[in-house]
This record gives sequence, structure tokens and C-alpha cells, in this order.
Amino acid sequence: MEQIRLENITKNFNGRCVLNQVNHTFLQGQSIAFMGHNGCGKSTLLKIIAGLVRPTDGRVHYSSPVLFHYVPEKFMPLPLTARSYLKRMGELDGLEQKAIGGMIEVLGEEFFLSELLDVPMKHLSKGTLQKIGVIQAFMKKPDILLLDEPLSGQDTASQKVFIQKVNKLRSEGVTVFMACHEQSLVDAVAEETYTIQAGVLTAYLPDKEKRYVLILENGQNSQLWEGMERFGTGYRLLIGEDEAQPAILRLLENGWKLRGMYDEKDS
Ligand SMILES: Nc1ncnc2c1ncn2[C@@H]1O[C@H](COP(=O)(O)OP(=O)(O)OP(=O)(O)O)[C@@H](O)[C@H]1O
Repeated sequence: MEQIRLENITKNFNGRCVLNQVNHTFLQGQSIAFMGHNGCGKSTLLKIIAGLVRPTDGRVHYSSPVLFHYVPEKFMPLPLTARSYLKRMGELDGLEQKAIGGMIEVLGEEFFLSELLDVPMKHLSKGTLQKIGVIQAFMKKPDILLLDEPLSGQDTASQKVFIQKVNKLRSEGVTVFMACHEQSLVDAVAEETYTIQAGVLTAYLPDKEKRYVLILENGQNSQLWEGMERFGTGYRLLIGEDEAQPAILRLLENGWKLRGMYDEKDS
């Protein structure tokens, strides 16, 4: 079912065109990643979809009223503690006091933040603030989740929790948009990837020849896969780009930890 239609979306900043007459329809339940070089317009497009930035020209059509959750790339270092911030946000979302307290505890623990929940946010690192933004987005199920560089460059344990939670929302019909540079995150949560080049949104087609090296650690005595080679204390697996997404999901489900991923050509 059609959920969002971009009609001739153009965005100029100081006379410079960042998005140039973008037309596209997104369906409910899709999970989309925007990739592309720094400054190509990924965050701008996310904000336009969320209605946070007005396009210079064109319109965004929504098929029905929708609840958005938007996780920004940079989070404000407020003087509030993470706990009181999340509590207030939960209240604004109409959640019950008791449920909010429980969710903060559980999500804080899952994202390894329990000890930092009572520290003023202005003293927290950029990565920790990002996690608080992500926790906020998981407190109430939205119709559309927009994630700007979520947990990029963070530890694999937190990324694994994040991937599981996003995929759970996807299975419940939530539409997901994500701007991301990290291929492993994109492969784990997005079914369609687009790049923005010179203001134009283009479907990203996997290169059949391209292969990735996955560096894996055996977390739970999981069964070895064909082709896995010993690599330091873990294993190394070479995999085609088009197979990477389902393979990573299966590996994570089977207790493997993804320690790294890079283009075979860079090895
Ligand atoms: N409020 C603004 N005023 C002026 N220029 C802006 C503004 N917001 C974004 N830009 C410019 O628009 C371009 C696209 O920015 P955007 O943040 O969308 O890129 P991005 O693809 O998300 O980049 P990154 O990967 O570095 O996060 C950049 O050149 C940026 O400097």
C-alpha cells in the first residue's frame, strides 16, 4: 500500500541544489536505506520525508496521518539526565508512567547504558547520546521510523540489539528509512538501498562481482559455515554482495558476532 509519495522534491541551500526534482513512491512496511557521500543530501531527504524541513519546491504526500519517530544524527546535550529526558518523552507519547519506567530500565540495560541513565546528558559522549535517541524511538511503536546514521561506528553488541529491534518493528509493518554509511548495518536492516548523486535518487544495484570479507567471532559455539577460515581468534568468510544481507542475518541469529566487514578489494 502506498504510504509516501515524493512529488518533484527540490531543495536548494543558498542557491545550491541538493535535491533535484525527486519523484518516488514508498510503500508501507518497506525498509529503505539512503547511502552516498558526505553532504549528498541523505539527512535532508529524511527530514523532508518527516516534515521537519520544507522543500524549496515539490510536495510530500502521505496516504494517511502517520506517527513518525525521527532519530537525529546528532543529539542535543541537554542538562537533563537521560532518565528524566526519556520519561518526559514517554509521557508526551501518551505512555503510562509505570510502563515508561520499566522500558527505560530494560532498554537502558539492553544498550549497556544502565550506569549512565542518571548522568546529565550534557556530560555524555556523542555515541551515548545517539543511543538515547535510539531508545526514545523504540519506546512507542511508530508508523514510520527515520534513522539518521543510527549507531554508526558503535560496538557490535549495541548494533546487534539495534538490528533485532528494527527488524522486529519491520515485521510489525513499520516503515523504516535510514541514512547510513555502514554497509553491514544497511545489509542487516534494509531491503532497498538508494544513493543520492547530484540531487538525483537512484536505486543502488548490487555489483554481482563484488565480494565482502566478514570477520566473525563464534559467540555460542555456533556451527561453522562452509568456506569459513580461521582468522586470528575468530573466522573469516568471503561472501557475494547480493548474498550478504540474508547471510549476516542468519549468522547473527545463529549466535555469530560480526566483528568487521570490508570490501574484498581493500584486503
Ligand atoms: N540548514 C542548512 N543550511 C545550509 N546548508 C545546508 C543546511 N542543511 C544541509 N545543508 C547542506 O546541504 C548538503 C546536504 O546535507 P545533508 O546533511 O543532507 O547531507 P548528508 O548526505 O546527510 O551528509 P553526511 O553523510 O555527511 O551526514 C550539504 O552540503 C550541507 O552542507
